[in-house]
Amino acid sequence: MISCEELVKIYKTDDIEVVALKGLNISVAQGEMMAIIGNSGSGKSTFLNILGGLDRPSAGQVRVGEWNLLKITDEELVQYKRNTVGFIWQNNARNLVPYLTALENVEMPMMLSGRYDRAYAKQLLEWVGLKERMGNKLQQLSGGEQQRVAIAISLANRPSLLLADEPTGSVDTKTSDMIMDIFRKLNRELGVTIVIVTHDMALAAKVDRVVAIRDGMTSTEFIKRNPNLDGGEEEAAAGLARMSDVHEEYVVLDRAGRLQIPKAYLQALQIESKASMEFDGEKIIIRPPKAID
Ligand SMILES: Nc1ncnc2c1ncn2[C@@H]1O[C@H](COP(=O)(O)OP(=O)(O)OP(=O)(O)O)[C@@H](O)[C@H]1O
Repeated sequence: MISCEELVKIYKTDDIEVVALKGLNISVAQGEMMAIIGNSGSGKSTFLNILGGLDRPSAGQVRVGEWNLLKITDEELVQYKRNTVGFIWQNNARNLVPYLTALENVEMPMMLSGRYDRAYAKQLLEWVGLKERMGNKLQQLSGGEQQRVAIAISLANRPSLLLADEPTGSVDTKTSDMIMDIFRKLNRELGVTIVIVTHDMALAAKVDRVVAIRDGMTSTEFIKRNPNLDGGEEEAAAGLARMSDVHEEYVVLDRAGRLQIPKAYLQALQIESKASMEFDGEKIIIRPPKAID
């Protein structure tokens, strides 16, 4: 579904350039539900905004389904945003209208794209657990309920890819669990591919695959050891609370065979600009360079 190779994004302002993505490699399979984690400023939102068609990539390759986002025209981008992707933000105020009802909010994007379907709008609100509240104005709903309306809106045009940037960032744990359950249901039953950007490790532990971005590059990947344990509840019952309990960690190699060594390891070994590397037939050993007399 998503194939991204050596993706570069440079933001240019008057006198400075920020390289937000420095050759990012990520693939996401159709129907997958995965998370992206990373420190503040590592480039997570930049990546999601490029996938959502809100920002243009500077170089590299990024494809979503049939679309090549590096070459897409402005007209095609409008179609892409309307038909292929749905977007959910932490602060959903930007795609909700407070004086309309929940149902009217979901119907609006359908009207704009000429595919009005009241029955589907109602079904979406039922899916997110708001059957009883669909006639309420947005301002009469709690923050968590509004976030669930935002999920229904993001699905109004039947996208095949759902992008969520910190979707549980401003809700309590109970609502956060409910949102994750909704995502899993949408993923299973509608086959929607879901990419979630999050700081929340507990949330990341609930998906099958987590990709960590460090300094604008893919660094580490965590794959679930037992994909049969899926909801948070089963994991909690099995005493698997942390991501390291649930996932196996892998370092990511790019096409040229480069890998990122965590800063902490380099500092511990006092490795700076070079290291010595040895292959013993089974393992690759990286050590500080031998002192030269
Ligand atoms: N519009 C912009 N103009 C200039 N620089 C930007 C712009 N958007 C992001 N950046 C810079 O790009 C880098 C990556 O930012 P990004 O928002 O993608 O990080 P992030 O990992 O999502 O961080 P956070 O978790 O804090 O949201 C940062 O150095 C940021 O300052």
